[in-house]
Amino acid sequence: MPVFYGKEITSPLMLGTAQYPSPAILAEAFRASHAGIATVSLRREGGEGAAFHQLIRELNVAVLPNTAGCHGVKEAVTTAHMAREFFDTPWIKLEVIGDHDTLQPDVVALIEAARILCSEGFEVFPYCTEDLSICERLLDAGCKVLMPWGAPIGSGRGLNNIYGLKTLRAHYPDVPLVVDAGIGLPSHAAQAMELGYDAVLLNTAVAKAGDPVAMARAMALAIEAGALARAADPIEARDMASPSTPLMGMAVLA
Ligand SMILES: CC(=O)[C@@H](O)[C@H](O)COP(=O)(O)O
Repeated sequence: MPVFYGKEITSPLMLGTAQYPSPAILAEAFRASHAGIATVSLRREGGEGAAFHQLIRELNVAVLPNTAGCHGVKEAVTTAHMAREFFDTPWIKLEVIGDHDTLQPDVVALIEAARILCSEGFEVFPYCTEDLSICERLLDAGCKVLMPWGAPIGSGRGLNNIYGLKTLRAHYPDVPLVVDAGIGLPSHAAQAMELGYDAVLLNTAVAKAGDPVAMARAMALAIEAGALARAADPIEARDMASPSTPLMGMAVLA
């Protein structure tokens, strides 16, 4: 199971808490998913008050507050401070959005915000790209987890840059890596685990599915299958055929 900042998590599935049809369905989806972490936006929390906070507490999972929707260093850092106070945790999923259309991270601002927050004792989970030099700077800033995107938030496109994600895994065999955002199908989540990622963070694919509870379960099963497959040392894909039945000896026809 993944270990983030010294804390072992009960499942490699990290689930968002936005956009569910109802609080009851959110709770049921969490139960079906056995997710180990719930990520929660302070802004949403601010709007919906104590009932939502109570619901999250009852999920009995680790809470990862996020700075979703923040667009600059100052806004993200201020939101992180408020989240630390409100949720009483040093963890923060750091999102600094750089573009309205793709919601891709502003990696320059992200590094600066990460450096500030790490120096203040936060344990930062940065939502980043799979770019190696950006990831190196985030580690240098003090991050001990990296969360590269699979695809733009809410797009459901899966893993847009498998080569990049694979390279990142190979480059940092000992850094906990999470694919965050863009997952649409269980097969995408399985693929992230097959690449050797430690966990997957997703929200829209479950919350906006026709049956969020069934989709939550499907994601959990896919993530388990992907992790099992990775541990089973899969064969390498090849360009040419290779007979799976031995061709030695003669057939004996009685
Ligand atoms: C909830 C949260 O943190 C999102 O910002 C996250 O990135 C998930 O993205 P998807 O909704 O695409 O799964």
